Amino acid sequence: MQKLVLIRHGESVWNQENRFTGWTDVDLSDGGLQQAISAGKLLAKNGYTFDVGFTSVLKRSIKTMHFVLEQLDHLWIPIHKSWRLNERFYGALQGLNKDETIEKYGEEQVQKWRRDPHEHPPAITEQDDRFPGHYLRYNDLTYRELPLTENLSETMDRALPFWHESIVPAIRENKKVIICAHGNSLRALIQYIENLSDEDVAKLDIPTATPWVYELDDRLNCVKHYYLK
Ligand SMILES: O=C(O)[C@@H](CO)OP(=O)(O)O
Repeated sequence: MQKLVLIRHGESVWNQENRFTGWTDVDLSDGGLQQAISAGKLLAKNGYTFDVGFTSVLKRSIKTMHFVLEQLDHLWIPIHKSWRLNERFYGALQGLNKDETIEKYGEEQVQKWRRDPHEHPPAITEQDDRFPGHYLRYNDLTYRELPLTENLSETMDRALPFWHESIVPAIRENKKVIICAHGNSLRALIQYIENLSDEDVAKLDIPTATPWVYELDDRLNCVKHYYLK
């Protein structure tokens, strides 16, 4: 039996302001930083240790990993960062307040943008400051990989290669793995690991900085899962 720990980043400044965030590189709020420290203490208290970590290229997730590992005296373990674990790219919604967007477009439309796997949020153009092609950290992406908008199914399609090519091999080598990522990239991994329907995954609300533990059998099937509280 192998344990795998997933954790969503601590509350960000834009979570606090109730804004669509996506690939915008906002920082943790003060509360989010404290949440990350508490999650690390909880893992330490329960005797967790890790050999390797995986995270996105966004600072709210990188910093959460850092503060969690600091509590475990684990800052030395290798951390692999990939854009594939980034939050879903929210297109032209990035930066908008969620309540104001509901007032403008209606609850039903906004809910579709947020949780319907096939619904695209309005796209940006390549001229937009939010276009990832303007940022150094995305230099290695092909033109087709640079999003203008992304639905949840596309988030899953780009997250899964990283799961199969980088995370699964580490688990198969019996390494203890921690993944720190985002609401929607974690939804994609959880949907795949547990084989959930689109309806079930839409209902899944992942709290910030709360370790989600999987116990996996030799074939990496989920035997048990629970929040560490
Ligand atoms: O704004 C975002 O990027 C995400 C996560 O905070 O929001 P939502 O839960 O609406 O997908």
